[in-house]
Amino acid sequence: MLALGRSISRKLPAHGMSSCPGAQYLTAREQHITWHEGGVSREAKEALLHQKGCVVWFTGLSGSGKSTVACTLEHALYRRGVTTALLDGDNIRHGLNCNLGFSEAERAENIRRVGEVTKLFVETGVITLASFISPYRIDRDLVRQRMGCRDFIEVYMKIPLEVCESRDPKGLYKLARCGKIKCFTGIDDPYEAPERPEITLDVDDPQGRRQSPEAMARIILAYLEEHGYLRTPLSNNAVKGPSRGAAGLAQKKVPALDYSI
Ligand SMILES: Nc1ncnc2c1ncn2[C@@H]1O[C@H](COP(=O)(O)OS(=O)(=O)O)[C@@H](OP(=O)(O)O)[C@H]1O
Ligand SMILES: Nc1ncnc2c1ncn2[C@@H]1O[C@H](COP(=O)(O)OP(=O)(O)O)[C@@H](O)[C@H]1O
Repeated sequence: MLALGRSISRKLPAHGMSSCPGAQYLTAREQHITWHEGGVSREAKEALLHQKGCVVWFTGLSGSGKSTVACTLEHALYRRGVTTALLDGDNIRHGLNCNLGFSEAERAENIRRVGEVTKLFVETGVITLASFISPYRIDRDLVRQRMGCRDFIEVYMKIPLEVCESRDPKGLYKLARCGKIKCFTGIDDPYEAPERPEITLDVDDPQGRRQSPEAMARIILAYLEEHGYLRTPLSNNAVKGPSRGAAGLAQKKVPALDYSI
């Protein structure tokens, strides 16, 4: 487990300061680093891609459908010729964040690092789909602040705990209920719902029918279209199946979904 500072100070480094795990803030001068300006501008990169970079940030309980909807949305965007990146909690914890657990401080560090990676993608004009429980409001808000409001589209998967628990595709709720997993979000660890998410996805549609992942992805797609993130005309590109992930790693079962929404 990474030794993170006991007190979790979650604030953005002031201009000219940089951060390190444990939330000790050193000035850039103290660290002998300077910001290097230059290179090809974000606008030029976005013009090349005919799209505007942003992050669609999925937050919600385990089993709420974050990965499924993100995956469905990514396929739909791919078919429209949109360049995307998909960052998923489970996958990122196999690599970049494999040294982090699930304490409050480690979840904060997880989201901070992912926020920084996301920012790099977004500044390259990529539409980035980030799917993390991200249970603490402050951590999500810090990413929003760091990115700038226009670049951050928060999608709240408003799926009741009972529904998530009844799905339990990885059997984690069962383990959490019998105490074999500690600090499980929604069971013995908190989840703070967003106060003003750009998009809320309810378990049921306005007619009271259960919403499919495809219907949910369509809502986000419509938002991206209406807000001018997508400028690319429809294309008939062939669609690849879901990515296989790294060989030898525990794989989440990918349901056989029809990605044509
Ligand atoms: N204690 C505990 N609480 C919640 N989730 C747990 C825990 N232990 C393991 N897992 C598995 O880790 C996945 C969540 O990782 P995240 O990086 O999204 O979590 S967080 O944003 O840092 O809270 C989560 O994936 P999803 O089910 O896809 O949400 C679980 O598979
Ligand atoms: N809209 C939905 N309706 C019904 N089942 C869903 C929906 N979205 C996801 N699921 C199912 O719920 C389970 C959890 O979905 P998943 O995407 O893994 O959630 P998360 O990434 O939030 O943990 C999976 O078995 C998935 O097939």
